Amino acid sequence: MIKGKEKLIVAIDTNEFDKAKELIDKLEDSVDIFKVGLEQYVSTRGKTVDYLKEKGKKIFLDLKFHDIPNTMESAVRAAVRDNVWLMTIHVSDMEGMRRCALAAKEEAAKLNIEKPLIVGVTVLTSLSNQDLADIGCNLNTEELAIKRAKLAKESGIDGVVCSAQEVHKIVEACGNDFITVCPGIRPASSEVGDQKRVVTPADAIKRGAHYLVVGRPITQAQNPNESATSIVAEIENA
Ligand SMILES: O=C(O)c1cc(=O)[nH]c(=O)n1[C@@H]1O[C@H](COP(=O)(O)O)[C@@H](O)[C@H]1O
Repeated sequence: MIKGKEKLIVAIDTNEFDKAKELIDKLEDSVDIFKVGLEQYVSTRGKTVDYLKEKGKKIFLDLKFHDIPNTMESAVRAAVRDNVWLMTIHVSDMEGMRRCALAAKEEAAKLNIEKPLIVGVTVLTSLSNQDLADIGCNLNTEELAIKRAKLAKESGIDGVVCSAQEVHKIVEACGNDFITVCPGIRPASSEVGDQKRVVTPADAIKRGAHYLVVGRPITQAQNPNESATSIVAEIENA
């Protein structure tokens, strides 16, 4: 049986260090992997990353780099020095992604630390087919996510962020060794909010997702620990 705790990543999207700390402490026993995203990182200048290190937790640094190749490479080198477990870039041009993959390897070897995994965001889970059409893209969300996942794989990065709605097709196209990280996870009773391509924890696992990212259904719950524990159980039962 898979261990639910090894699959669940909790997104601590708050703009205060004290709130993040309180959440991490509350979830100490039920959660091993935490995601520090833009809101939290920019608000606290990375302080939460240090706190998670102190607590011995795995860190997913979600800053979604997207820029010219030289800037992406330098940002990846700096993030490697933070000794995180996983980090995000956007799936972009081949040169940019290749340089990120290589930079992570070189920098980790130089520091003699384990190389962080780099995953590329394919199509944000808050986007619909209409949103893509509005920005001039003539592929639907699934077609674009698969296309970008194949490019990401070719570039040498470790995996992608995608909706669990298309994860099975990505696993089929890129193989099961290529990591899939799926946000937009909503237990049946949760509010969808700004997410558009949502899937329940059980369905995401059945479709082949390697990791599930859950934010508000846990962090805004009356009892975050209970909510995390129930999602872990749902993952294991799936
Ligand atoms: O890269 C991400 O983590 C990400 C990609 C994506 O396509 N969709 C997405 O929601 N996320 C992140 O996953 C988390 C989802 O949070 P909730 O919608 O509150 O569960 C947020 O921190 C988002 O920034």
